[in-house]
Amino acid sequence: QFHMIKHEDLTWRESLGQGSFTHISRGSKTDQWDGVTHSTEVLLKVLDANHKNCWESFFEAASLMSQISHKHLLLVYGISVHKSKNIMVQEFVKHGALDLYLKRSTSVSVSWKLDVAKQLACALNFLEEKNIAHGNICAKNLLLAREGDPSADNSPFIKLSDPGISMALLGKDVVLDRIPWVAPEVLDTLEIELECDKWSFGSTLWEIFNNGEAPLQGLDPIQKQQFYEHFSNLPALEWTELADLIIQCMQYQPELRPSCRSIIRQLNSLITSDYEILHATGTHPK
Ligand SMILES: Nc1cnc(-c2cc(N)nc3[nH]ccc23)cn1
Repeated sequence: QFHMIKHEDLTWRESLGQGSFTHISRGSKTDQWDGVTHSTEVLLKVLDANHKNCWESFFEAASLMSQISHKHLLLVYGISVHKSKNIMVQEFVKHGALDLYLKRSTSVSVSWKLDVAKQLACALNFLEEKNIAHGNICAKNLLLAREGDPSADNSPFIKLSDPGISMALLGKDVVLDRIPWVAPEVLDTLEIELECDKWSFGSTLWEIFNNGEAPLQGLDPIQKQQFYEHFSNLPALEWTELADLIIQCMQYQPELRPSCRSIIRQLNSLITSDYEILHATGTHPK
């Protein structure tokens, strides 16, 4: 169920860092269309040679993304297997991961953040309707295709990346490190259900409205585990309506978490209320 890309059709450029058991590089792939050679900029995600046993999960994650297509889901062109290298070839998204972008940017407006949150909610709604759980929703996995320029009145555009290798294979330390994005029930079952993505959405909302700061970043794995054992909540944002939505998503009982439709409805109401606050008081909520 994958398009196989020949290794000789790939060109490797600079390394861009690494994920869980993977290395990523910028690159390009060449295609022949009616005899004309086209070169497309791509992101090359290589599975570490010493984690070859994860290759099924590595490709399973990618095939999840290539079976369905949606404007806010990352496009996976295919895979390339060459000697001991397992390579996933993805579309290259210009401005990279949202967490780094938010950390670097100073003047990102509330409406910009709400717009991004709504796009993520739409992507999750699309997956929910297909009964597909992603399992790794976080700002690091949101890629910024368009920055959006307030003066030109155009808005940001994000793409949700593939979930990567399933946590069942990543081991306990990686799962603990993913607190508070990973839903509490996953620590016991290592099974990803739709409700897990709602919990992660809450955590990602917190990141977006805290300028890319990682929630609970100062805690070590044991303290992170205790955060769940004590049924703790993230520090509330000052904007109470948004803080309420985060609390709803991060309910410890999965069945109490809101549907994507409810999440979208609440985000829409926030956008209008944000507009009212702006025009009523001339100031933005923090
Ligand atoms: N599918 C993807 C994934 N990551 C990127 C990307 C873009 C960029 N400008 N800097 C980066 N630094 C690390 C990754 C990355 C692009 N496309």
